[in-house]
Amino acid sequence: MGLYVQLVNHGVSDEGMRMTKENVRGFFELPHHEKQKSAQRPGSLEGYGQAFVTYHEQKLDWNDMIFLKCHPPHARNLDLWPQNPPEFRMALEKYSEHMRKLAEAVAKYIGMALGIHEEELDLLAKSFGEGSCQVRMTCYPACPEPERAVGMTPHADATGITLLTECGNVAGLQVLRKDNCWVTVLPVPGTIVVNLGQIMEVYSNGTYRAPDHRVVVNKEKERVSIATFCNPSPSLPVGPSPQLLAATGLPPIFQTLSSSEEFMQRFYSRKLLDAVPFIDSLKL
Ligand SMILES: O=C(O)CCC(=O)C(=O)O
Ligand SMILES: [Fe+2]
Repeated sequence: MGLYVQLVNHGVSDEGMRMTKENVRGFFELPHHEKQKSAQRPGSLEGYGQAFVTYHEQKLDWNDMIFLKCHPPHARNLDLWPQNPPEFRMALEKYSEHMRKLAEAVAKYIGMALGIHEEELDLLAKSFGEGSCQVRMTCYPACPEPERAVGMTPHADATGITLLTECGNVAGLQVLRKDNCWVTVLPVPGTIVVNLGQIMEVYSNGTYRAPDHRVVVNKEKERVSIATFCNPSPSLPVGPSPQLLAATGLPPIFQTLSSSEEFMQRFYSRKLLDAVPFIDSLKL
């Protein structure tokens, strides 16, 4: 199974968490025409709308979502940031700033677990501190026929590290185990789920897998989640760690791309319905 962890003592205050969750929920409770003010513009995934729509007849996921770039500040498209609820913007700005710092710390611990040290470890952590952060907030309404719908289609995140907050105590996230069974990640109040992304899978030369995950829906309760996608700075090449390769004597199993920007460009320019999972296209 890929790497996911439920994190306690993550440094976000209870009050900060409460504010963020309240405002995100508040946004989804607004009437449709109000949410539409943040609607995705044609050709862009940013804003209020749908994720992962790649072809015309695709079945849509059972969710309502808004996706916003938060860091660096000049990447923000504030015209898509909701002005309602009135404290939404402030809450998201603070929350995403916390997540960026948390990603820096988590990257460092993952590096240490891989045996990376000194300059390379500092570079890895620093590059997450300087990298980009995007937040996807998703509301999965209760579904009258849950067995016929999917909340979010199975995927692995094409990110460095994803940090996920669940806004209530409603299960829905599932991770694919090695034996091909889906296991539910039971929500633990106050924790943040760390989902490893494919950039870190490449960096770890396959030691850690970016887990395939999906979201299932249920009849009774709606579920709201906040996923923060954290990426290293574009100046960091994306490839297996040089120190790790030297220490293990293993050959690299992935190619090295010049930057996380190139990684993203390749990810988004895949052909529709590519048969080969994206990460496999980077294998040597
Ligand atoms: O809602 C969740 O728990 C997961 C969301 C997710 O996987 C994503 O946004 O990439
Ligand atoms: Fe995901």
